Amino acid sequence: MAQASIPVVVIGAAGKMGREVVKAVAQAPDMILVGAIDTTEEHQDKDAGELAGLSEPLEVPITNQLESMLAFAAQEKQPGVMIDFTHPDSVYDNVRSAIAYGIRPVVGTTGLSPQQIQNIADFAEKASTGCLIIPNFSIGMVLLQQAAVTASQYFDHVEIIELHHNQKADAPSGTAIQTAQMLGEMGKRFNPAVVEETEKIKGARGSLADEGIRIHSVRLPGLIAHQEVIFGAAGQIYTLRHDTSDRACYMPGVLLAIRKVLQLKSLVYGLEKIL
Ligand SMILES: NC(=O)C1=CN([C@@H]2O[C@H](COP(=O)(O)OP(=O)(O)OC[C@H]3O[C@@H](n4cnc5c(N)ncnc54)[C@H](OP(=O)(O)O)[C@@H]3O)[C@@H](O)[C@H]2O)C=CC1
Ligand SMILES: O=C(O)C1=N[C@H](C(=O)O)C[C@H](O)C1
Repeated sequence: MAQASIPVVVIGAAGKMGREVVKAVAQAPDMILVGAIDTTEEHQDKDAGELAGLSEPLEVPITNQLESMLAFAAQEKQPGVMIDFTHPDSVYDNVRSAIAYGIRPVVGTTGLSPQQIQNIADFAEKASTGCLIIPNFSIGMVLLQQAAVTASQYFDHVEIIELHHNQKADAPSGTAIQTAQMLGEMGKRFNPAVVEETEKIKGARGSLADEGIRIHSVRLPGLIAHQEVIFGAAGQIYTLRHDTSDRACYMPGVLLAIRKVLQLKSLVYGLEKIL
């Protein structure tokens, strides 16, 4: 018997990531786009598929009516999924609304605070609803992070440089924060001081994550998303680097997350947990 399609609502559907997701969902044989939400005024009522560059319309208009779209998706026979690529200021409320309607959130938007993530975990647990928060959907980044965790057993000194396009709202990137957390999970404190440092210009040494790891954020037009993790020891440097050249690199991870979130009953954080 043919498997019924997963109803998907994309929020941030007119944005850089949202348009890619609309295309990927439209082309996935087991999914159907039921809603395309975005607040951009100029894109209201445009067809989400045409806006994403598909040759045929999907007959799904862009709208800013999240609540009514979630209510609509909740009436589908199959459990629905909401995928969020919006803005750090709006993602928390969007996720709360989705869970309230029994729609499973898959969150790509970065910039949630630790307290907000904990609250979302509590809501999801209480509602027995699957939820995924994935700071980075690319397989290359998962591999980089795994290599970094391995290297961190042997190096005591490490710094992270993340480089992004200059339309990015949050810094440091969600991926850099997650990478530092992963390195810190062994309970090791990195970068023991060698001299007393003075910053002649505030911020010169980057931001200091809990684990003692410095994160440096570069924002320039021409970049998409890039990260280096640089380990240093006497007489050697070990550099791990990931570069994205097209946002299509995130789509296999996004489609996997949409399928996997339906099997969950609580919050799971990170693509590596569902591979
Ligand atoms: N996890 C991952 O692998 C990745 C995560 N990201 C993250 O995804 C997020 C989005 O990135 P990107 O696509 O580049 O950003 P864009 O600014 O290109 O797109 C965001 C879109 O969301 C819309 N939007 C903002 N707030 C709302 C809201 N409350 N309801 C509906 N729509 C809204 C914006 O509209 P408006 O014009 O009105 O602001 C805009 O069209 C960022 O946090 C980024 O860091 C990006 C790439 C990969
Ligand atoms: O804003 C982006 O573009 C990206 N954001 C995510 C992050 O903050 O880590 C993921 C990726 O780096 C692209």
